[in-house]
Amino acid sequence: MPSRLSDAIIRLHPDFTSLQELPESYAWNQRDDIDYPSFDSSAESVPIIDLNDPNALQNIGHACRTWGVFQVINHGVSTTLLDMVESTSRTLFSLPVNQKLKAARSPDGVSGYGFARISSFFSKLMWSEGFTIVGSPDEHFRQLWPHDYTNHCDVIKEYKQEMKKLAGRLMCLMLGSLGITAKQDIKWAGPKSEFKEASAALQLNYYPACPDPDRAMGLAAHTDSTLLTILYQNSTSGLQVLKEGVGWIKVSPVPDGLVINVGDLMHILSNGSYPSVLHRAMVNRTRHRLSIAYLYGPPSSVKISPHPKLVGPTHPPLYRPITWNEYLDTKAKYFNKALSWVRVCVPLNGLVDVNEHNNSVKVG
Ligand SMILES: C=C1C[C@]23C[C@@]1(O)CC[C@H]2[C@@]12CCC[C@@](C)(C(=O)O1)[C@H]2[C@@H]3C(=O)O
Ligand SMILES: O=C(O)CCC(=O)C(=O)O
Ligand SMILES: [Fe+2]
Repeated sequence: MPSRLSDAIIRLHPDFTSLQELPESYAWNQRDDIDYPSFDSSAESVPIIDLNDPNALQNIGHACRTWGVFQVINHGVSTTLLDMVESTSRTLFSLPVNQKLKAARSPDGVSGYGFARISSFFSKLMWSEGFTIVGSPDEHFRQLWPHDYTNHCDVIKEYKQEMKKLAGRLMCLMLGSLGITAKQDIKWAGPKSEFKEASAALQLNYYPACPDPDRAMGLAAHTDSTLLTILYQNSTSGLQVLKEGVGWIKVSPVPDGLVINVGDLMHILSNGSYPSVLHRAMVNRTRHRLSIAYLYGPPSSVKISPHPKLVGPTHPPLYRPITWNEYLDTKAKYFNKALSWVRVCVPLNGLVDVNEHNNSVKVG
């Protein structure tokens, strides 16, 4: 096969398992990524917070301010369910490429199988496959497993339910540590602070073992466009977070632990007190890696803005109000600069957009 054609097929049909060498299209030798030193967890490590600890709220506040990420244990999600969702994801990514492509994400769609959405911002390809689930998994799972999709659908539905409960609990703790009471101060939290109307997406990520991991990139550095993200990772390490003034720090998998990322919308809501965390996924020479991200945000009609309790004469609002969809559109256009597009600056005589031309950008 002529190499340009085979390269094009690899681009569209990534059958990583058959590759013995890293194709140039996957070699990030120029490091299109942000270059900072990397450290393993012995240098400094992401806080691990026990949700049964009476100091959990304070610990979460400290972790959000200083890291933008933490791991939780004793979170109430059963090991059995975590094992089941891992097994469903593994079964999905083990399907033949042609079968997976039956559920390919359409160019203007959000759900389905494909490369990471952020791929278009990079000249090199990422060593990963993804499957995004927004709403019900039924339709796409029927395409993948025409005869036995129901069990897999049930696992995903139960997982989403459990994640929604945990995300609501984490919202109360994160907001509580900012002095915001969900019940009184966040209308859309509802009377029982359950955040029932929240929206979410589930992202399954698969990183096959890679013949040249030092030159490859699993998922390039990004922040999540969420309020918060709950990430389950299997026992293979690969996730790294950027700690300001230090460098890339490994987030070592903890048995039954879940990684919680502060997302861009929480950054806005907290008026910058809880900065969203820049993170990336590296790959491994001998072991594949799986991760499952629950991306959590507000109901579609809700505009997120710096909370009134956090703004005042000496703390002006740093961001303008924006819905999740509007923010996702901004991210799709400006990627890691999206947050600064939403930022306002404070001249002596009032507030204006940092990007005055930004006012004419159509979002939503
Ligand atoms: C809700 C969403 C967040 C996300 C875009 C999406 O519509 C569904 C996939 C999400 C994901 C997962 C991998 C990293 C990321 C940057 C991407 O390319 O797709 C995030 C998006 C995001 O947080 O902006
Ligand atoms: O695989 C990982 O550890 C990171 C995944 C991730 O960042 C995402 O899905 O947004
Ligand atoms: Fe992410």
